[in-house]
Amino acid sequence: MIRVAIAGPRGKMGEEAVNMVVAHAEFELVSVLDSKQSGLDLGSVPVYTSIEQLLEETNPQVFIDLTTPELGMKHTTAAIQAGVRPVVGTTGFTQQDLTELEELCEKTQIGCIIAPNFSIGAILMMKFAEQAARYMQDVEIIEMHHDKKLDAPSGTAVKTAELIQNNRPAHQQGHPEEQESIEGARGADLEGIKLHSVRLPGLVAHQQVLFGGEGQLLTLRHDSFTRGSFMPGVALCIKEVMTTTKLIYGLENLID
Ligand SMILES: NC(=O)C1=CN([C@@H]2O[C@H](COP(=O)(O)OP(=O)(O)OC[C@H]3O[C@@H](n4cnc5c(N)ncnc54)[C@H](O)[C@@H]3O)[C@@H](O)[C@H]2O)C=CC1
Ligand SMILES: O=C(O)C1=N[C@H](C(=O)O)C[C@H](O)C1
Repeated sequence: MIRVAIAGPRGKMGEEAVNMVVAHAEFELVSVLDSKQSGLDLGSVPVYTSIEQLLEETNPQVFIDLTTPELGMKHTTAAIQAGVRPVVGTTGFTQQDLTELEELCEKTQIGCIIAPNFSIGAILMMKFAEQAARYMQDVEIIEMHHDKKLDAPSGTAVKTAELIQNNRPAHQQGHPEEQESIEGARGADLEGIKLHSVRLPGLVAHQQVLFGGEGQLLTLRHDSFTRGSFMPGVALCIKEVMTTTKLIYGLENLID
């Protein structure tokens, strides 16, 4: 049995993760971390508001973070420093955060997995986009999420753009003299790749990667309709993180 703690158990992802871990034959839920204790009844599973106390008193082997961009880095650092392996679904990590965590894992030899997207379909979309960029180098990403999402662009969109960059030399797209009459009209810009973020009630998590070429358009699209789509990936990461001593950024690194 792998002893698991979860941060963010009241949230949309956290609630789903609690149910998955409790139902899984190889995992034991030993504690949860939230901003308050009241109103959350998980039977004998204790609710903590201090990560330090949780790590010390309940001795988890894996710490799952599904909270907010501002808390993700703090929790992940604290877990590694306490010798506990983080599995992080929280998005909004900066390049500097990733570098710091890579160094911390190296120093402590404690493994950590940061997965901007846990769903297999989204990972395939990202891998296909990386491949397509070898042949079609003008690309824009449209990510669409529910209107409770805090970060933009999504972690998935950023990761997709990073993978595309492996095969696409940086260059500006669109007309060289184009101008925005309303700021932001052309979206965010990552080395010339445009990223557009849509936030609407009713949506869960969706993304289109559009590749344009002379007389043609290739569209790669993925939709998560429920948060159940992320749970097999979370379970995979809990098992994989037990055998790694470094930082793994992206589930595509665990799937051939
Ligand atoms: N990697 C992936 O596949 C996915 C990642 N996400 C990411 O997971 C994160 C959570 O997403 P949702 O569940 O939709 O958000 P949510 O807003 O529903 O849940 C956030 C949770 O964090 C908790 N929280 C707030 N302050 C806290 C504190 N001080 N200590 C501990 N917990 C605290 C809240 O009570 C809540 O339970 C986001 O960063 C989102 O981008 C979401 C879906 C899939
Ligand atoms: O906040 C969400 O909901 C999601 N966040 C992740 C992201 O930022 O990419 C993963 C998925 O898109 C759902």
